[in-house]
Amino acid sequence: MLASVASVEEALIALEAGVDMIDLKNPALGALGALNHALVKEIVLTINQRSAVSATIGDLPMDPDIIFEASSAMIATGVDIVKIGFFGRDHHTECLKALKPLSTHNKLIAVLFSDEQPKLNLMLDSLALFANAGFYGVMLDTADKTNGHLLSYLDVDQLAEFVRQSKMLGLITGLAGSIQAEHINQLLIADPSYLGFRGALCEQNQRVFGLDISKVKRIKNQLH
Ligand SMILES: O=C[C@H](O)COP(=O)(O)O
Repeated sequence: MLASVASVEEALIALEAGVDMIDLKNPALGALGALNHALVKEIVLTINQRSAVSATIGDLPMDPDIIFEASSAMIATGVDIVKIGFFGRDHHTECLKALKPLSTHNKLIAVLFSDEQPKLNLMLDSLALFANAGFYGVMLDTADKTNGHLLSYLDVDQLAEFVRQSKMLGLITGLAGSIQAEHINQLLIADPSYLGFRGALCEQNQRVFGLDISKVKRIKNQLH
């Protein structure tokens, strides 16, 4: 279970609930909104290796220099994993080339967006690029949090194929995208390495509101 958190307090809630990956993100700034680096460092020190910690670099344009700089800066905070959004369909190859020096010694996860690339074949074709670029994993998410959830774009068979092919390439594989408690049993059929949550863990299911510890624990129990 990955839980996205936006503060020290929320990170401690996720730790107490025993989630597997504490994901640092500012949901108010978009699907992969970034927290500022000072706060990320503070959370890394607070968690002190009691859980894996990932962080997003922001909803950034697919410019190799921008993506490289943002990824380098986030790696320097000491997080275990950096999640990088691959928006749209253009310039992915150039960005991967720029990131190659980072992926050798750091765990990078590529986030792909099911609502931006609903054609499964195109996504499957791109998986080898991420594996060849030395990525640690890939993850499916949704870019537009106001319109549907992961299963509105891809069905369980398609998600299972995405997971199967990613794992065959040695990539850990996550699924996210406004996933609610009632989607979990269906999504587990696809056998992902983890499921990622924000909205479903928050007050009133609003991803920009605070984490509700009872929801975090309920979903954690449902998964484990
Ligand atoms: O990385 C996972 C995301 O934070 C999931 O957020 P969401 O459940 O609000 O789509």
